[in-house]
Amino acid sequence: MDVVLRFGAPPKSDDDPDPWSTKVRPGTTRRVLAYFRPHIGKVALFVLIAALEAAVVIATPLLMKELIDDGILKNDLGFVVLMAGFTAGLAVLAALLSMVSAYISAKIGEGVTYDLRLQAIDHVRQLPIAFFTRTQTGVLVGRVHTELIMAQQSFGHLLMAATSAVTVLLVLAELIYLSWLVAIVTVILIPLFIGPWVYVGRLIQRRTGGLMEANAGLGGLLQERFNVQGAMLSKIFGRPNEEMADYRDRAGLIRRIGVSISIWARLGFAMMALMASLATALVYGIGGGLVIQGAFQLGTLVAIATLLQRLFGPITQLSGLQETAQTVVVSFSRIFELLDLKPLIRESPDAVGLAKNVAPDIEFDDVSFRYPTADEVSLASLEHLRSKRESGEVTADVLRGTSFHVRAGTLTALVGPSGAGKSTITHLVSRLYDPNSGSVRVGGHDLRDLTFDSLREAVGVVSQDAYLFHDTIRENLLYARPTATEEELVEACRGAQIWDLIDSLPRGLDTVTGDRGYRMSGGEKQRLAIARLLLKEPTVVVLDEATAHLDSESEAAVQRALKTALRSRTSLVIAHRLSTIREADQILVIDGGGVRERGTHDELLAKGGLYAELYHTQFSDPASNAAKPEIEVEFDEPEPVDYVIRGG
Ligand SMILES: Nc1ncnc2c1ncn2[C@@H]1O[C@H](COP(=O)(O)OP(=O)(O)OP(=O)(O)O)[C@@H](O)[C@H]1O
Repeated sequence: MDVVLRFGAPPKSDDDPDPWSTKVRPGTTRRVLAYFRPHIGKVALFVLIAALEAAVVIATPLLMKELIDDGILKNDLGFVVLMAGFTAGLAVLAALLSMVSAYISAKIGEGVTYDLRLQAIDHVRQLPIAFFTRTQTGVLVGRVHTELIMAQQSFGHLLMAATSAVTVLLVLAELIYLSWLVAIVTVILIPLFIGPWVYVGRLIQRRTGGLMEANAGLGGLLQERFNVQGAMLSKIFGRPNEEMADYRDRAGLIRRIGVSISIWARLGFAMMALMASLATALVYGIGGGLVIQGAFQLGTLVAIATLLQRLFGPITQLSGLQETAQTVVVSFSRIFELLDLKPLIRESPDAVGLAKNVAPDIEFDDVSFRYPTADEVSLASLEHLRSKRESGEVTADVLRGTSFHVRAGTLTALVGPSGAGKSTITHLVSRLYDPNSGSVRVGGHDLRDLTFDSLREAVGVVSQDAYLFHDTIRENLLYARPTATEEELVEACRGAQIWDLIDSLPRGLDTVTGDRGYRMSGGEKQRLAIARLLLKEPTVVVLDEATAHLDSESEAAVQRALKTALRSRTSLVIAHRLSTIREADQILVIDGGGVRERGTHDELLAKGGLYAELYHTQFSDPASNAAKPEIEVEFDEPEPVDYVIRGG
């Protein structure tokens, strides 16, 4: 069954690199082993317990031999009871040991997974925003979370294999002691038993890889389609029948692979059981004859038969060892691939902090910038749609030699045609990207010389489509300042002109905002984002005004909120409203990768250039910009709200 799986994308061309390739870089195994180093004490203890477990396993057949030969055959009831008691004692010991070894193996497996998981999460957090713009979220989550769970399970199997190895060695030694002839025959027959199992194991392994891929594919797609924005897009633009057919195909594939794995696994077990029964019949057939001839005693025969039964389990464990080890190494290597992705934006070792509570100036000095290419910031296997053509591509410069100065505590409005680079300029101010040449300075410091913490503290951003977590309004606000008091929260909400609305809701600040804030209107979300900004009290504000036409009340409220938010802060605003532009101390007209015009509203209008043109086409429509009378707004009966129980 050859299956080609892709993520909601058209089939890729043959020469595309296979993102699911399981090629492992040299040195990966050593790197995997390094994760065991901190747990070496537990590993040693595990091996010791494993050896004890194996010793118990082989001791029981010896006791049975004694019980039969020296007890039953010699009519010594006392000895029979003693041996039976020992056997029972060993069974209890075996159960205890297996509990202890399971505990230690889980501690090792979970410990290693814990280290790797945290390292991966911490690393991904530090990757630049460019990485996230290119990566498919579902696949990334799968990589740092789900695949690790698989690796951990394989881990458990690897450690069990250690016990199995000791058991096999001890069983073989005991077989030689009991009957070297049977031992030799067993060793010769082992490949016969194992061959089919190994073959089936490989088939299952391959199908499991396909199943992982199919599950990840469906998971990634669902994550994309079932978030609010995806669901909305597919409701408006989607083709339900075709999409359902796609889901059906994917789910059908998972079902087919699942059924196939179950059947092969069952066949494998059936074959093993059959082989074990055949081996037992063979041992009793030949051994029975030998006992009759007096070559050895009945007890020895029973011990040999029991030992053989105990050999199959560990041998099957060991037969899958290579694949299991490979699964662990491959899963780890896929995390390593992510860990090796160096963050493009890093904190300099000599970084200094920006002065606190003082509005700094902002300066762009001959800044040129292009967005990073896929090869610079991400992994093909996390994008899935990246075509070969994109490899090695160089993106065009978005900013070319851009220079401007925003004086401390003033408001600069950025205007310009769509795609001119306005948002890009704001991204550079919050250091989401570094310029390719020139420098961006805040408070006289190149951003690359500032600590992340001080920059994060200084710069507050309100984007056009404000993002809210699926949590209560309170938690969303506290994200900006976890220590804020109730009064401070209310004050920030009042400043952002959103308090009256929150106060009117039955749950007030404890109302859940809905996934990505989808229970709030655009204007309400932006005002909440402004409240968040007010709580943070940044000295620099980067704001992308909403282009969506807000109703007049919302617009007036947002406008009032902004007045509070921008007061005595250094502000860079992508302005879409005439009122903001008029209030700006300086307007920068961005076009063609740089500042085409600069000045105040009146100066630029008088100049009759691009700004005047934009003004006449975009801003001069009195219907959309004239101050509108305040109107009383009635909120609909609020939807039933979720309760979020904290501290439980
Ligand atoms: N993450 C990205 N990767 C690659 N190119 C990008 C990225 N983001 C934006 N661009 C490109 O950079 C250019 C400038 O985009 P930017 O978003 O800065 O424009 P803008 O002036 O803010 O436009 P708008 O007013 O429409 O929001 C555009 O050509 C855009 O396609």
